[in-house]
Amino acid sequence: MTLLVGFVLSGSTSDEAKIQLTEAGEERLREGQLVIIESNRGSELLLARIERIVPVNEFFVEGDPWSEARRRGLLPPLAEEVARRYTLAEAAILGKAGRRGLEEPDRPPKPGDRVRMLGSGELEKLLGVERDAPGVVWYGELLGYEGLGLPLDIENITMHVGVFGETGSGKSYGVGYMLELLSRIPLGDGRYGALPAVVVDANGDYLDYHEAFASGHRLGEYHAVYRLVFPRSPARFEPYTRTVTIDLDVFTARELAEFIVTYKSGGVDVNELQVAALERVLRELGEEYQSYTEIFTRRVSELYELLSELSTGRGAPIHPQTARAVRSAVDKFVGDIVEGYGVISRKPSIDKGFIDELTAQPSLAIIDFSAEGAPGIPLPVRQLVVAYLARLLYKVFTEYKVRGEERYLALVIEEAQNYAPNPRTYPVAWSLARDYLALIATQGRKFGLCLVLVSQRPAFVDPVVLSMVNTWIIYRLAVEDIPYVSKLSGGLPRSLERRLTRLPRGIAVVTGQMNMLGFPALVRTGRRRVSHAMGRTRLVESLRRVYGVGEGAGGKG
Ligand SMILES: Nc1ncnc2c1ncn2[C@@H]1O[C@H](COP(=O)(O)OP(=O)(O)OP(=O)(O)O)[C@@H](O)[C@H]1O
Repeated sequence: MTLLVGFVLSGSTSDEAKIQLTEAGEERLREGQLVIIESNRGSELLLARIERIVPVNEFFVEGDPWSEARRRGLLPPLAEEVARRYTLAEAAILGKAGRRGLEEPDRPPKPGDRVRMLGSGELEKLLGVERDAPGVVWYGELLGYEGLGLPLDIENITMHVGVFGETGSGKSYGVGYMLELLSRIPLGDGRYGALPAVVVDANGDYLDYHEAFASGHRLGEYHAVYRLVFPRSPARFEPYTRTVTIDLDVFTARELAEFIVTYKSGGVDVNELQVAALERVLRELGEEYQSYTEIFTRRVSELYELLSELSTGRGAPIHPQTARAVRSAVDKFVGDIVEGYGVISRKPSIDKGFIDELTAQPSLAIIDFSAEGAPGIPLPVRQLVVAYLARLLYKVFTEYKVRGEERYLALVIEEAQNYAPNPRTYPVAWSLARDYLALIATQGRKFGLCLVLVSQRPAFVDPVVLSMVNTWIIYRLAVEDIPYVSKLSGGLPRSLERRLTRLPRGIAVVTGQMNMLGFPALVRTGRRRVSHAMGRTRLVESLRRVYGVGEGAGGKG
């Protein structure tokens, strides 16, 4: 028997039930929680979500005869014990148990019908999904139900996922937990497999997985967990660690010219004359050498010569002043990015071979943008790397498709607003990655590329990209973001929308295509098997050390 939490009252419809709670229900139920209504005396089962809970006490009613006593600070005698008091709840009816999962409810529950908690194994039965069904992972815990996860349909990850929440709301922990689930997807016959993934890790939040793997632990069915660090990182010689090097040949002359010019100017405004001049020079040289990487790594002097040729003499196509500015931009680009950070290479580490390897033997690659993995690397260079990665993935996956080879990969991007910024609200200067991320968002599904976009401020992420996101995991949000998220995610029930600004850490609303319930649900993130050292802070502990607290008599006072 599962816990009886209420009885249906008069006035219920097939969309909404009015319920009076039992004492146990008063204690146990929270807004957002799921319950079962044994409708029409148990002849059918309805799944419902508690939307509102309203306690009532007849001695505490606005304008009642006790108003004056309350003004004087007196309580009506025996107000708690003898007053008529009860708790009402309103519940949205989500579906009726049918033979193949939930069906549209077509008649309201009757007054007096019992309302109870879900029983063990009941959700699986209601949804018609088995616990070990291939392609289904059980995410965290539905609010109020220990051990009962939310079933997610992995097939639908191809329609992209957005994970949003304020700082400290538990996003990175949640994405790590999701990666653990993706590392062990039931395939049927008792077998499991992992979805290949590349994570753009803004702060080193996922390095625990690399560390665990490098010291001999497995991460589900992942064949390997790689960490990619910049060539000047002290961590580059660690096991299962590779350096981040890219080439420039995935970009067009125009894209490179724009990047190089704005990199120099700090991106305040794009100087069209300079961009056009550099584009022309790159096109001409590009025809000769067939490789921009070759030009920037070995033939910069030829670039300067051509630039000078095109800007000398009467009627020269490039004004000498423009040529000087272009030269100085190229100088900075080569000095910083090619020679300084050492990111550009004719044999890049992130190339088709690497993607082949990740997808053929499903592995996880963490591109480490933390201070240790990317020491001193400014945002534009990180954007260049993400732009490169997006282009490379798009190209390689298109080739797979053309060859009739089906492969899948999840590209997880933390701080997505830096790579696919919303030009209206978040004017970061460089947005080289945005167009290709938009392309992956709109086309990637057909090629097997799945985006998982993570951000503190969804309103700062490009709406074109976000409009293609079909599964939303929403942690505590800033008020300004709520209307935006609610609209893009197809509308949230008011009871959940109201709570978004107050969600405790680790609790999220999960809605969209992967959610097999078919309606938004409140879920507590599950426990990670690998700990999350990065997000932890130890302020008080560190102050205790500074002040010598707890060090005994010999310690500092
Ligand atoms: N479900 C959870 N269970 C246990 N600890 C959690 C959970 N969720 C988050 N934490 C812990 O809370 C802290 C903050 O979480 P996390 O780093 O995931 O937040 P975040 O939303 O990603 O923040 P930011 O945007 O600043 O990166 C971390 O120490 C993390 O380990």
